[in-house]
Amino acid sequence: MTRPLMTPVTLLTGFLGSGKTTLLQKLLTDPDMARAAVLINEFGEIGLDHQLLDRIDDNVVLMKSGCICCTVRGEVADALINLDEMRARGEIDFDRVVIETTGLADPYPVLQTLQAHPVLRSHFRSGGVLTTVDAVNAAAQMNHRAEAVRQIAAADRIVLTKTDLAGDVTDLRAALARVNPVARVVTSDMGASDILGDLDAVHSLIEPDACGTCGHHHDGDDHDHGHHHHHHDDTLGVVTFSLTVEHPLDWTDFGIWLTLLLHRYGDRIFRVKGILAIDGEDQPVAVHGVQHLVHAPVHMEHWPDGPRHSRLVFILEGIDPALIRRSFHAFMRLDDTTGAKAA
Ligand SMILES: Nc1nc2c(ncn2[C@@H]2O[C@H](COP(=O)(O)OP(=O)(O)OP(=O)(O)O)[C@@H](O)[C@H]2O)c(=O)[nH]1
Repeated sequence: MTRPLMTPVTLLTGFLGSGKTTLLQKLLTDPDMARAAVLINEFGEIGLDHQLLDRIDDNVVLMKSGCICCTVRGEVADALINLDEMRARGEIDFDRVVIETTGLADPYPVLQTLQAHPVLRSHFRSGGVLTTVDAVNAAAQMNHRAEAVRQIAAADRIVLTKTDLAGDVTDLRAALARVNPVARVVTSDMGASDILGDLDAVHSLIEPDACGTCGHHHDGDDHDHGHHHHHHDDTLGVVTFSLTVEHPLDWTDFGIWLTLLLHRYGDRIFRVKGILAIDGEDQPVAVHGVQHLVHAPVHMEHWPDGPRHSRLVFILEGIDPALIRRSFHAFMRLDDTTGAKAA
C-alpha cells in the first residue's frame, strides 16, 4: 500500500446539531474516503457520536470529551501522532484523516496546531475545513453564538444542511457570504464528490488567530445513576448534562415529553441527543433535537457495545439541568432520587 508523503487532515466543524455526523456518515461511503481515519471529539460527559456512526473500526477514534479549542488541542496532536505511529507499525492503514470537532469548538487553534507542531507538520498537511450550517437554525445561531460565526469564517467549504426542512435560503446564503466570501457553499444532498471535490486544494484565506474564548474549564458533578453536568464556559453559561435510565422507556410518553420540552425551552436547549431503549423494541432508537426542532427518530441496527441503557445528552444555556431531570422523571414516572420505576 503506498503511503502519501503528507497525509491530508480535514476538519469537519459546524454548530451543535448542524449535521456533522450525518454528513460524515455519508462521506465515508464514498470510495475516496474508504481509507480515511476519523477522529471524533465530542463535548459532553458521554460520547455518543462514535456510537451513532455505523462505521466502527480501528480507524475511528473518540477523543475524550472536552473543548477542542483549548484542552483537547494537545489531544488532537497526540491522537494524530498515535495514528501515524500505528500506521508505521502496519497496524492500521489510512490515506487521509477527518477530525469531527465538537459543535462548540473554535477551529482556529486546531489549524494552528497542525501548522505549528514540529512532528505533525512534517507528516500531515491541511486537507481543508468543511463547515456544516443548519439551514433551519443558523441565522439565530450566527446572531448569538461567536463559535458559529468562527466556524463559518474558517470554512473552505460550507455545507448547507436541512435545506429539505428550511424554506428559502437566499438570506442565509447572503449572511454566510458576508462572514466568509471565499468558501464555496454546497448542500448536503449533493454527492460526496461535490462536497469533497478540490477541498484539499483550497486553503482558508483567513489567518488563524488566537482562540478568543480561552479559559474554558470543566468541573464534573457526578450524581447517582449516571447524571452528570458540568460547565463549558462560565461567562456563556453553557452546560452539558446527561441522563441514564436503566429500564426501557415508553415511546409515547417520551415523545410527548421531548416535544413539550423543546417547545417550551428550545431557545435554551442547543442540543439533545440520545440512544434509547424502548419498551417492546429490541433495537435502540436514536433521537435528536436542535433548539425547537425535533428530528425524526432513527431505528439503529445494533446496540453499541456496553449496557443497553437509555442515555440522553443535553447542551443547555440558562436553564437548570435539575429542572429537566425532574420533569423527565415525573413524566416518565421514575423516582427522582434513584431513577428507578416509581411504584
Ligand atoms: N431533515 C434533515 N435532517 C438532518 C439533515 N442533516 C442532519 N439531520 C438531522 O439532524 C440531527 C443532528 O444531526 P447530527 O449529524 O447528529 O449533527 P451533529 O452536528 O453531528 O451534532 P453534534 O455532534 O451534537 O453537534 C439528526 O437527527 C440528523 O438526522 C438534513 O439535511 N435534513
